[in-house]
Amino acid sequence: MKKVLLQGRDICKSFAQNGETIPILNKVNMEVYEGDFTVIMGASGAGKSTLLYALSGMDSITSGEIEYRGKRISGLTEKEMARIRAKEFGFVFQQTHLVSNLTLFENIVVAGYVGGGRPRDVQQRASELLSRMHVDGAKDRLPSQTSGGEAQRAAIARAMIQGPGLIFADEPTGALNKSNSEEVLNLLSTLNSDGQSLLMVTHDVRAAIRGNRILYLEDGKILDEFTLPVYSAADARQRETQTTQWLSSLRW
Ligand SMILES: Nc1ncnc2c1ncn2[C@@H]1O[C@H](COP(=O)(O)OP(=O)(O)OP(=O)(O)O)[C@@H](O)[C@H]1O
Repeated sequence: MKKVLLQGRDICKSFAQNGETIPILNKVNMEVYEGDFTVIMGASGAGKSTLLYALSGMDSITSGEIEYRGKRISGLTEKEMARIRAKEFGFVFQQTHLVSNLTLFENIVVAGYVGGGRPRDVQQRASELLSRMHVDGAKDRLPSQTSGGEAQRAAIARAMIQGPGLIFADEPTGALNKSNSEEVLNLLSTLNSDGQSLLMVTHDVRAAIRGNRILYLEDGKILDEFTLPVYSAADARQRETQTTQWLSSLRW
């Protein structure tokens, strides 16, 4: 049986706007299993990113509880949460947020140093990761001298530098063209088949079918979920058809 890695119970999140309280998440209950590639979908504005930031402790929650590996992480101090984020979580965003005047290699080692790794170990791991992400040829270039796909693959290497238990990805292909998206998605699929747990927000069906479990967020709750076998390129078309049919069934 699969182990629960991350659990959200009755997560509520509201934002204050013009003196009004706007509820975005309304008692979300969900879990992420170890080894899974879990995907969150939903209409624009449904609260997908809000949920990702809440689950990863990047943002506070209004009420509810979050557990990681069976330990409560909601309600920790910012310092305690920062330690868990640095050690256990990796983040990939739509924009890479690479430091513009550092090379790809330097961007990755800096993240490793911040996490407290020994320089020699960090440098060796950064080189291995860049090679695994197929960007070793571009490692000494600045982000501005690389393609969007190379930069995003370097950002994934940065997310992996601490050996995270879970990678959170928010629309990782949202700023990429089709071929760069495909490269990045292939990489995420490979990481997952090597055992990396992932939680990704996307509105793109072609990205979502890389997951083996898709959750649909609507009206501040998980409305439904769809499970797929572990990704294989051979059944990509069939997965896309099945997922599109599932999504259309929810939109009636
Ligand atoms: N800091 C904030 N203050 C006020 N409202 C916010 C804040 N952050 C998000 N919201 C609102 O919360 C709602 C959900 O936003 P969120 O970005 O989580 O949605 P999403 O499903 O990820 O959307 P998209 O697919 O368009 O990125 C939106 O209406 C947004 O305007």
